[in-house]
Amino acid sequence: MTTVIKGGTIVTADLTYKADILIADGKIAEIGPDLSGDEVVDASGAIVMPGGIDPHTHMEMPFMGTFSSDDFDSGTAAAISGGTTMCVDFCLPAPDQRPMEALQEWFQKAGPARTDFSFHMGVTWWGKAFFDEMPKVVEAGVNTFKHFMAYKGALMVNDDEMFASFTRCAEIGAMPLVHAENGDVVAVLQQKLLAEGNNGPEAHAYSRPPEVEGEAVNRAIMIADQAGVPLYVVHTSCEQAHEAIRRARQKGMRVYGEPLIQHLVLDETEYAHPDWDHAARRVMSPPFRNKLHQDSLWAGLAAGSLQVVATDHCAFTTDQKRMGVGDFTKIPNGTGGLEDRLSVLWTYGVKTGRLTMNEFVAVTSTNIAKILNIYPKKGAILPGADADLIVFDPAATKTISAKTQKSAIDYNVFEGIKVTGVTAMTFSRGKLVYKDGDIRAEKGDGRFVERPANAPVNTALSTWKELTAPRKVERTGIPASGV
Ligand SMILES: NC(=O)NCCC(=O)O
Ligand SMILES: [Zn+2]
Ligand SMILES: [Zn+2]
Repeated sequence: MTTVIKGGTIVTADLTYKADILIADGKIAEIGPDLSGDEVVDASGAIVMPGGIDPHTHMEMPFMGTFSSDDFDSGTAAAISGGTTMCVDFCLPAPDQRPMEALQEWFQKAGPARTDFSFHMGVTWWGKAFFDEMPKVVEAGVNTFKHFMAYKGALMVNDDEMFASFTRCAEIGAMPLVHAENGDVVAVLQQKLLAEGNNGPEAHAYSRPPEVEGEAVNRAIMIADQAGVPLYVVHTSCEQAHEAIRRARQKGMRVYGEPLIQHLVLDETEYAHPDWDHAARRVMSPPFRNKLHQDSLWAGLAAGSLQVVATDHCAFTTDQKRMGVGDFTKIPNGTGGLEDRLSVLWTYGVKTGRLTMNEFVAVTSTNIAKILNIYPKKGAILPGADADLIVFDPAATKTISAKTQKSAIDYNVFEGIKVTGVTAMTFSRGKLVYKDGDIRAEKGDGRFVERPANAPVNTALSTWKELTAPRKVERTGIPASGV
């Protein structure tokens, strides 16, 4: 059976044009005028774009004494209703657990996924066994390794471990990711704030100032450069971090930055809210920043010094957040956003002129697919690509509300925001999985997407590093030792 999406305006990362799209066997078969198929989908007046890819989600994440409340069922239902057709989640081995064993666990968790999915492997501990298994992880289709420079005493890794792991990534053609905050300084600031009686959710933000993030990004960039490997900085939230990435890129270093939709739109005043629950629901790391930092992130997306907009979707209920009443360090860190990323970015980005439509597609899909080495299977409207497509109504409006969301939690950090630009239909590998509020994907429809190692950027960087590596100067007539 074939499907044709007719009459829409196709928007990709580099082109805007009117054409029909013929889908056969889950892939784009043809793009052109006046195509016909067994089934016809009317997209007139709408925009047809590549489905969103969220490179940063945490479904059912074991964290801070609990688990994030969206699992792969509710989380991916939220994703497709907002036009996201692929989620990249984090496999997090328990202390001393073999990465391959953890990967099997995460495959089990992802069983009910309704979108395609992939994993980053968390380097949650370090040792020979981890080092030895990294090539197996890559063979299994996972080409990225995440390092937490924060969460001291839990997920945090130290510089020597990071350098060893980054060097291993370079050898096996993988890419390290970093959560960049100076975990040692955060831990001390937390204790100082608590000792001074500062125990509310606002103290979470005081304990993680932008300087703490900027320092860690600079450090990670230096370590990646010495290891000769590209680097991806997750949830880049402030000018200090962006500045480090921008500077590195201008020096030719292969560094990518990922702002979150939450940081682009919500600011630090949320933590001053008189309602404890309101503030605690917005506790995440790094915390929301001020307007100047937001301007920096938007500018980075327009300038190309930041490449990706993600969500870090890690949803905790109000009850879970209340684990931190009286001690902000116990509030589970994380916010939702998966369902709303595209509409909120369209509203605050495209509608305001901060982003073109093509830049919107680049930062929500195409750039991500390229960086993660799955382009043009994903992130493209090209013959042969997976038919992961959205029919997006740029004129439709919606007021975001927890009452109508698919996510399992009881609130939404974007509550009450009126968005313009709404996903009307979502196709996953050619199947209509969402239409006008209705989820049509079955549990388990999602497939694992293998991401091969040795992306072009890895190859280019290792070639350059080899060419410019220190070399012994061969000399004749070396004088005798002076001793
Ligand atoms: N970001 C956050 O606060 N929670 C999710 C885990 C992480 O990415 O650090
Ligand atoms: Zn993080
Ligand atoms: Zn995260």
